[in-house]
Amino acid sequence: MAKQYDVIVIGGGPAGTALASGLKAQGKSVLIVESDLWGGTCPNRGCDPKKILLSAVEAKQAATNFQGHGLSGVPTIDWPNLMTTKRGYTDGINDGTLSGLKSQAIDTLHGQAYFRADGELTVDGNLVTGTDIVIATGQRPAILPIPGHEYFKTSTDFLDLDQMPKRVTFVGGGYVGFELATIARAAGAEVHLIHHNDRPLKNFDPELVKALMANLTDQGVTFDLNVDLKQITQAADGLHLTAHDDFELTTDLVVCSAGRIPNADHLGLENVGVTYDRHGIQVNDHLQTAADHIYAIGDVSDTPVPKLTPLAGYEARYLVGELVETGAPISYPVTPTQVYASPKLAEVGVTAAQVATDTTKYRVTTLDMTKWFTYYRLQIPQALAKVVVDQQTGLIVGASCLSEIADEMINYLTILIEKKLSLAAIQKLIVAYPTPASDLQYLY
Ligand SMILES: Cc1cc2nc3c(=O)[nH]c(=O)nc-3n(C[C@H](O)[C@H](O)[C@H](O)COP(=O)(O)OP(=O)(O)OC[C@H]3O[C@@H](n4cnc5c(N)ncnc54)[C@H](O)[C@@H]3O)c2cc1C
Ligand SMILES: NC(=O)c1ccc[n+]([C@@H]2O[C@H](COP(=O)([O-])OP(=O)(O)OC[C@H]3O[C@@H](n4cnc5c(N)ncnc54)[C@H](O)[C@@H]3O)[C@@H](O)[C@H]2O)c1
Repeated sequence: MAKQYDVIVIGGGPAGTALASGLKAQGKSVLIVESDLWGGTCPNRGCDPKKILLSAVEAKQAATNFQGHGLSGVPTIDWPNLMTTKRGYTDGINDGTLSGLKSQAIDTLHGQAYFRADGELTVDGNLVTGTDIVIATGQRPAILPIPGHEYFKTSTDFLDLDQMPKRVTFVGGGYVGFELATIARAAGAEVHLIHHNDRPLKNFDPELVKALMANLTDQGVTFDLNVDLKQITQAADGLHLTAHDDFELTTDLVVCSAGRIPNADHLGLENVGVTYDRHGIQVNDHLQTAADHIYAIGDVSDTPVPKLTPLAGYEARYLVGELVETGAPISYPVTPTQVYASPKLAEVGVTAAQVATDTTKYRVTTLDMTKWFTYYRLQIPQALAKVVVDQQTGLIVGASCLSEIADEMINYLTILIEKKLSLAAIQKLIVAYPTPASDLQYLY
């Protein structure tokens, strides 16, 4: 007879593995099932490999900024060599994650989990049973259903390219499109980014997005806005991309970066009454689905927060508590989000656009920081910030930053906002000088 587990976790990504570890530490019997690579999207085909490749772009950009200021000669990216460096990290993730789970005495199974009935799953045909089941199956790239869609590659393919093609096109101007376009361009490709309207990165501050696009245009990225791609065909000279309005482009690689869809359609959810749509599996504020003993966390769940690795871990830690002893509804701390282009665009808390209508409550300060010591020292040519301050308390409640170090700045700002630190509180702290942290006082 099949072993009855306290909890079965479907998906061995950041959400599933954090949950399995947390539950095991609380004395639960746990089985975790993964159908592909242990570790999931983030370390195998997402955040980590992307940022390894971007690190070479950052080094190249840093040297570029110093031309005429003390350095001569801009290094070129050796793509095959950089890919070896990336694989030096990613190649060990699957086995390392699996042995980490086993060392905690967590049972593991490799295969596709499928709901047969309440509390019953099959994994590649074999029955497993659990009292509670948690779905942590993540998302996958969406592929636009146009003629020639079979020629589309995905972010997963891009992050494992043996050679950088001469011409690379991205379709969809979101996080993935901007980040991978930055990498491809720095590695020497002719890059186009096609977007179906005139508002790429539409949830970010429009002025800072415009400034980012101007910078990337100067670097040689071509933005094709208001282009609704209709067809891809293959010809002797490459892939032909066409749209209705006479748009034509020939490219060697076309990456679909038009969003991601939840891995919810292949789980047999109809057998257990769990509902989902294109935003994910519907959950209540205890991360519980429409079925009593079935929960969903991480990218696959439809929660009011961005789909990011730190949130996958946060939801996993919350659910560990819930499955041990039911408590309060989940509430999320303020969450930073950033586009790892070059420069980087980062945002946290209340945005300038959100307060445009409420100027009595908030004050928005736009700062050009390029003359600040930090940016002069690094010769960073573009450093902008918009800071939102609550007029009544004088506290910073939101910020958007655009610079090569915006990802570091946004973390300090997140701490200031989450911990409600005033200017007086900051001035009571001693931080190392001169560093981005010692610049914080100038933001108020
Ligand atoms: C290119 C890219 C770059 C990114 N960069 C960042 C970044 O810089 N910062 C950031 O915070 N986030 C980033 N993300 C998002 C981040 O990767 C996700 O938020 C995170 O991986 C979500 O974790 P998860 O565990 O919910 O899902 P996943 O990591 O996707 O893990 C889900 C796992 O479930 C498995 N699975 C699916 N179906 C089944 C099934 N039926 N049976 C068994 N197993 C199944 C999958 O194979 C997968 O391993 C990026 C994503 C991409 C694609
Ligand atoms: N730095 C990070 O934290 C990071 C990086 C990559 C991915 N992610 C995560 O992955 C998710 C998915 O990222 P993404 O960039 O794939 O999706 P996204 O939803 O951020 O962007 C997709 C873009 O494609 C556009 N689009 C849709 N249909 C189109 C069409 N027919 N033609 C042209 N453009 C079209 C959309 O308007 C949107 O701007 C993100 O929301 C985020 O949660 C995060």
